[in-house]
Amino acid sequence: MKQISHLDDIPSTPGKFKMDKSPYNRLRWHSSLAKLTFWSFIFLALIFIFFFRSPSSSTPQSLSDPSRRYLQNYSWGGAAWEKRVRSSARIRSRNGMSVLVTGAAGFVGTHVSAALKRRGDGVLGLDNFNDYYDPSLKRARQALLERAGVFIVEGDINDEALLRKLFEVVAFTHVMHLAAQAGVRYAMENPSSYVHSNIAGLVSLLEVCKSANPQPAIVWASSSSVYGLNTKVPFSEKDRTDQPASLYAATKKAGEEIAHTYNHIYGLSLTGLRFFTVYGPWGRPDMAYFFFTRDILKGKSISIFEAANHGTVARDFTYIDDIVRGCLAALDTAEKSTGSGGKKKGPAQLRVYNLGNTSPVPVSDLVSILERLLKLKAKRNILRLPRNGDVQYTHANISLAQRELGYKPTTDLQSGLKKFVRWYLRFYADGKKSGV
Ligand SMILES: O=C(O)[C@H]1O[C@H](OP(=O)(O)OP(=O)(O)OC[C@H]2O[C@@H](n3ccc(=O)[nH]c3=O)[C@H](O)[C@@H]2O)[C@H](O)[C@@H](O)[C@@H]1O
Repeated sequence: MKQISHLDDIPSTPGKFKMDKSPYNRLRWHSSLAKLTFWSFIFLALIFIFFFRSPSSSTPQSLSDPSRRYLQNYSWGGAAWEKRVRSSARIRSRNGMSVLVTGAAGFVGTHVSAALKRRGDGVLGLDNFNDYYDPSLKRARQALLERAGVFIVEGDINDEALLRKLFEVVAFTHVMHLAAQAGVRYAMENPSSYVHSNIAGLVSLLEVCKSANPQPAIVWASSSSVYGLNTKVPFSEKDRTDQPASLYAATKKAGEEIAHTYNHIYGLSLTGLRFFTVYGPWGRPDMAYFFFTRDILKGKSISIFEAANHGTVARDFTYIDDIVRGCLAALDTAEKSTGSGGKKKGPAQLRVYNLGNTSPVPVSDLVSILERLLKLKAKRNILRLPRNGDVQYTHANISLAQRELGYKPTTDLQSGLKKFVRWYLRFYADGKKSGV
């Protein structure tokens, strides 16, 4: 009240309270009009900025939104960009699907995107092209997909504004979620990158999918590493998965639980695929078969791990083409999500499958195969399996995938590595690329 009486003490100005016709007062009146015009202009300018530069606009995006500042500065949006998005995702076959493939410039992502496109499905890629390994390999995969008609949007799965925009432009029927921080041993070097991509990124994606109308069905990459320290082999989906040996494995296991939650609350159809050490052409340079090849060619020694008492370390190495068939079968058999407007309407499908090869091979045998294919002797340095997240043995029981997806791997390690080596030698033939 005191303040009001104080305001009341100020002499009233003619422009505000009295219609006085003196020239002086007219001047004051004009100055108020100028102020009003000025503030109206500012107001209109703000409205203009809001509508024409917001994420749902058609002009290119920068990181003006503070919640997106921790993301790398990707530029997206604009009429030309939207046209490319739409055209890439357009279905060109009867009963085809439109699939958003995250991690499309990655190893599995590239192969799956190309296979979907080949059979007439609409495919849009998304990738942040991070430098976990040589980004020029990712760029080469991008060029490959570009030629096949697949556009890869550059952006991060943590960027919800971008994801929402993509769903606004295309009503994706399916999401193939392969973007992740991969690698078992690197988790000790950069733990937060696993949380960022495999947990926060997954949640960001599921948040957008749950609100999309219609909700897509989601197939995503889990990992054989969720079996952790289990000793009962072969690994079955019914086995326990509560003793992960690496943070990587823990984040994949967390992903499976998060998938359960989004299925339960929002009716999202979710299928997790537990991949077993996938290898092949266009593979990942951080994986042993890849850098063993590089180092054998360079005459550098390679470290081969063995368990206590010269125990064999082995992997159920699975060839990329078999994995791609498994991924497509998972997409084809995925039922629709049941929710809409962020609300569940009924129970939805929730599945998890092993996609392995069912025949584990010791790492030392992998090296022998590479030696034969490269016609070079490896300099073997035998080391005790370090306690850095690696497990001694993986072996998939694939009967569930066989029954429900018709999954049947057909490539043995020898034939698969032959194809990998042929690709490797051709890809790095010019000597310009380093193979790292
Ligand atoms: O199956 C899976 O889920 C996982 O498969 C691989 O993980 P990993 O099997 O450890 O593959 P590599 O890193 O290529 O290692 C293969 C084998 O070589 C051994 N190794 C690795 C590196 C090395 O210097 N020496 C060596 O003997 C490892 O102990 C392992 O037995 C992938 O890197 C993971 O991203 C994936 O999730």
